[in-house]
Amino acid sequence: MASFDIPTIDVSPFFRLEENEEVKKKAIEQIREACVNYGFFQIVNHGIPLELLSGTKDMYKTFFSSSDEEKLVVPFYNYLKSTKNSSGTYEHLLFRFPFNVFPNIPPHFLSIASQINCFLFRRSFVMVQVLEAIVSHFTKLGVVLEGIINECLGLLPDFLPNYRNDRSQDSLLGLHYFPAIEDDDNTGKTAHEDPGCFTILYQDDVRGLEVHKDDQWIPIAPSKDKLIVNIGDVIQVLSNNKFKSATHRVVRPSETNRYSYAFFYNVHGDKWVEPLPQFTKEIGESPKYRGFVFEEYHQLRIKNRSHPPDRPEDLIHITHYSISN
Ligand SMILES: O=C(O)CCC(=O)C(=O)O
Ligand SMILES: [Fe+2]
Repeated sequence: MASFDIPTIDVSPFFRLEENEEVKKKAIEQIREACVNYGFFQIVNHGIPLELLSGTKDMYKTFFSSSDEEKLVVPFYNYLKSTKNSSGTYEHLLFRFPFNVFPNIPPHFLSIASQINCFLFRRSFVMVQVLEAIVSHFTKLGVVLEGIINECLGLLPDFLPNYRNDRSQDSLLGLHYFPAIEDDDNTGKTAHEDPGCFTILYQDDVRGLEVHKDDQWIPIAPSKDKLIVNIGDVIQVLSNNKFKSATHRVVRPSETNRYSYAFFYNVHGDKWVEPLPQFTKEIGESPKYRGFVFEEYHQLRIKNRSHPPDRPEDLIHITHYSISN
């Protein structure tokens, strides 16, 4: 197995107004190269307090270690969905827009809350406070990264922020992988690409995440001060394959549980996605994808999961390139 790691970039220059343009340019160049070669990079000095990152992980750990009955309390919010995947290799908790749930508590909630254990109510309250704090940090970091990726692609200033003007599809997914019982049954998340624009991921100190490159799976070493950023399918299509939406997976270690959480920067289902003229006719290249509405692509991915084609090579072809010309 390859022993090298994906590039790590210090993004602190983007948070300082007085920063030297040369330093920023160098970081932009490193990120561009990582997006072209890997579709993955790691960032340090990203501005999110490390205590909040590890505190969020601890919060998920507490939540996932509670009983199924206790977990049921949380979905009363409607915005949180907790589920186990069909093969029982992991469970997740999805936190969706609108993120500030407390001002919007459904009227029936308080009467339900008064009937249930006060501890659970308090715990849910604390959970949502942590979730709101981390989401607001991820949202701010996303704005910075959006600007960086926009510049890396050489697009007009503000193209991506304007394109991604609707943030209602963004979501935060907390994940808990159960320890693998046998080495030959250690799949955590099967190989996939993220569908949206890009994703930011925090993983704890337990290994498991791997990126596919040049026919090899590269493990991404866990690190508590780094965040992982990966490009999604929308950016791959807009850039006509200039930037890669890398295939990745999670392999479960046998000895221990694994926790991670990912913030997905998505686009609205109505959004039109097609290779931009800057990467096609303006440079004499033909588009590698036809245009599509994002929801159409989303539905196709769901269908392919339940009705996968017979040959594995077709599955890759279809999930990743079914929209191709
Ligand atoms: O848990 C991880 O490290 C990766 C999760 C992931 O790739 C996803 O949820 O899309
Ligand atoms: Fe993913």
